[in-house]
Parts: sequence; structure tokens; C-alpha cells
Amino acid sequence: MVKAKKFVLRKHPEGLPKSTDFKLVEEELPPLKENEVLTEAVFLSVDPYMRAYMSTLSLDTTMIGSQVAKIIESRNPKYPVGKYIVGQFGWRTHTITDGASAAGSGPLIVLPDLGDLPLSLGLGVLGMPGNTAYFGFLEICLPKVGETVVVSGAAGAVGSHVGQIAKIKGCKVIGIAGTDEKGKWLTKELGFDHFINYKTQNVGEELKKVAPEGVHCYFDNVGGEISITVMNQMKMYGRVAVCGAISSYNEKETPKVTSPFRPIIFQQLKVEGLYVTRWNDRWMEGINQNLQWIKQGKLKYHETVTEGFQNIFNAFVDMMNGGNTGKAIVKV
Ligand SMILES: NC(=O)C1=CN([C@@H]2O[C@H](COP(=O)(O)OP(=O)(O)OC[C@H]3O[C@@H](n4cnc5c(N)ncnc54)[C@H](OP(=O)(O)O)[C@@H]3O)[C@@H](O)[C@H]2O)C=CC1
Ligand SMILES: O=C(O)CCC[C@H](O)\C=C/C=C/C=C/C(=O)C/C=C\CCCCCO
Repeated sequence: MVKAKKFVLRKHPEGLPKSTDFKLVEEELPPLKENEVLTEAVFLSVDPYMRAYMSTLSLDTTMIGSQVAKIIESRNPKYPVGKYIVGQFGWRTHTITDGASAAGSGPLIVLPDLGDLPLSLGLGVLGMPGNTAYFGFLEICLPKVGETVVVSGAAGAVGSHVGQIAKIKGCKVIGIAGTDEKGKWLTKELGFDHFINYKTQNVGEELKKVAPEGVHCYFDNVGGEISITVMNQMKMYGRVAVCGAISSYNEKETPKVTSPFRPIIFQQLKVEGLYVTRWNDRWMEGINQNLQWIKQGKLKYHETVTEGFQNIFNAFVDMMNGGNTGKAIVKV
């Protein structure tokens, strides 16, 4: 009999989540039924959406999240033992699934052969964040060669990926993030043209200096005043991809911000929200293109790894506080 360990939500958090909002429990798993497989987590993802969803999750249910898991027992020929899958199984060590009804949304996929690349990329550049960057930027910002692109949350899983795709597409790229170390990584390693530290610099003034021509595309991961500031400097008919609003996830009420309607109307901006499951039917298109760019050396990835399933809460809060560069993951 396999005993799974899992974190359940004990309390809806107020502000930044606390470890006491969760409880680590064990669950005895039953024998497999026809078509079921037993999986064992090897890497787990921690993502900002988890905080956005927490207030709607039922108490005493397993905290949501995706993981790369190894199939360790199988009664389903589609998922043989030894294969690795990406599944929305939540914060748990072992899971029984029949594939068709995988927990959560998003496709349950068998990881393609990644050669020497780490399996954990299935949670980052070759998974949901990578497809968010690929589809969210290319399908909504519709970048053109020579255009100026601004990315907020630029040093994170999605933002650092968007900026690199923008460089691949021949754009000038300005990243906004919260530490100078992140800025150095963006400009020296990833080829961003400029960096603005929103914690220590005046975003509006710095943006005017590095983009006097104005901004064609804004890929927004953070929302709030940063975004209004960028939108005020956008060119006529600029495009805004609204991917996330992490600046508000820990707030009880949606924070009051300066109205964005003046730039939206006067600069006739196209502002479009996105949710990556929109492209579930093209999932492998994004993964394959991102994989090709990695192999060509055009797309670099970085992971901030926390060791130990028991430390997943720390990994989550550390990411929410800006402790990560690139994709934040937990290695079991
Ligand atoms: N719409 C969709 O389908 C999807 C949306 N998202 C969204 O994209 C965004 C980025 O996600 P992801 O790349 O996974 O996360 P990241 O890897 O970027 O990690 C979150 C980062 O957000 C930054 N941050 C935290 N608080 C604030 C704040 N108050 N103001 C500005 N920046 C802040 C921190 O970096 P720093 O040091 O710069 O502060 C932190 O490292 C999130 O908003 C997420 O919800 C992600 C996936 C899919
Ligand atoms: O179980 C689920 O359905 C979660 C799906 C996770 C899956 O991996 C696919 C997509 C993840 C999308 C992430 C979206 C975001 O991060 C943005 C989420 C919420 C925005 C809330 C804005 C609140 C403003 O105050």
C-alpha cells in the first residue's frame, strides 16, 4: 500500500500566505483499477496563480499545482511504467490517475524525449509558463521587427521567456523587475536591451530615457501602477497583453490604481487579457518551438530550485516575494 503525502489548505490566507494555512497529511492509496496509473512526483511547480486561486479553493482539499511525475505502476497501456508525465495533481507526492480525468485543468501530457535537458523544464520553458510566453506574446502583442517591447515581471518564468522571444523577433526589449542582480541577468545573459528596477528607480522617468520613441508592446505580468505608467508611454495603436497582476494577489480587495482609460482611449491601445489554456489545442506547437529555440541556443532557461517536498510552502512564498529568477520549482 502506497502512502501519499499531501498539503491541504486549512485556512484561506489573509495577505501573504502563512505555513499554518496548510497542513501536511498522509493518504493511503488504494490498488489501481483498470486504466489507472500510479505516479510519483519528481518535480513540483510553484506559481503565482496558486495565490490567485487560494481564496476560492475549498478547505481541506489538496493545494493545486502541476508536477512532473514518474509512472511507477500502470494498468493503462497509454501510460507505461518509467514514462514521465506533467499533471495538475497538486502538492502531493503520489497520485492515481487514469489520464483522462487528471485533476485540475490543462492537458495531462507525456513528456517528449528531452535528451539531456532536465525533466523539470516541463514545468517551465517547456510547459505552462513557456506556452504562456509563446502564445501570449506572439498572438496578442503581434510584435514587428524594430518595435519596442516592455515586459514587467521580466526576470520570472514567463517574463524572461517573453523578453527572449521578443529579441528573437528583432525587437528592442526593456525589462522591469525588482533587483539589480535580476537586471544584470536580463541584460548580460538574456540580451535584454535595458532594465528598470521598479523598487529603486522611477519607472516613468527611466522608461522615458530608454524608450524616448515610446512603447509598441507591453507584456504585463504585474498590474498596478507600474502598468499604468507603461501604458502612459505607449505609442498610438500599441498592444498590451494582460497576463497577470501579481501586485494584487495578496490584497484582500482589488487595489485602487490610477485609471488606465486616458492612454487606452487617446493612444487607441489594444488591451487583451490572456489565459494560457486558450491554446490547449495547440499545446505541443508551443512546446516544440520553444524546444527548438533552446536547441538553437536562442532561448535560455534558469530555474530556482528548492530541495524537498516538505519545503514547497517556502518555495511558494519565496517566489511570491521575488526570491526566484526564472522558474521556481521544487525537487522532491
Ligand atoms: N494568464 C495566464 O495564463 C498566466 C498568467 N501568469 C501570470 O504571469 C505572472 C508571472 O508568472 P510567473 O512567471 O509564473 O512568476 P515569476 O516567476 O515571475 O515569479 C513571480 C515574480 O513576481 C514578482 N513580483 C512579486 N510581487 C510583485 C509586485 N508587487 N510587483 C511587481 N512584481 C512582483 C517577483 O519578482 P520581482 O523581483 O521582479 O518583484 C516574483 O519573482 C503572474 O502574474 C502570473 O499570475 C502566469 C502563467 C499563466
Ligand atoms: O487548476 C486550475 O485550473 C489551475 C490551472 C493551472 C494550469 O497550469 C493552467 C493555467 C494557469 C494559468 C495561470 C493564470 C494566472 O497566473 C493568472 C491568474 C489569475 C489572475 C487573477 C487576477 C486577479 C487580479 O486582482
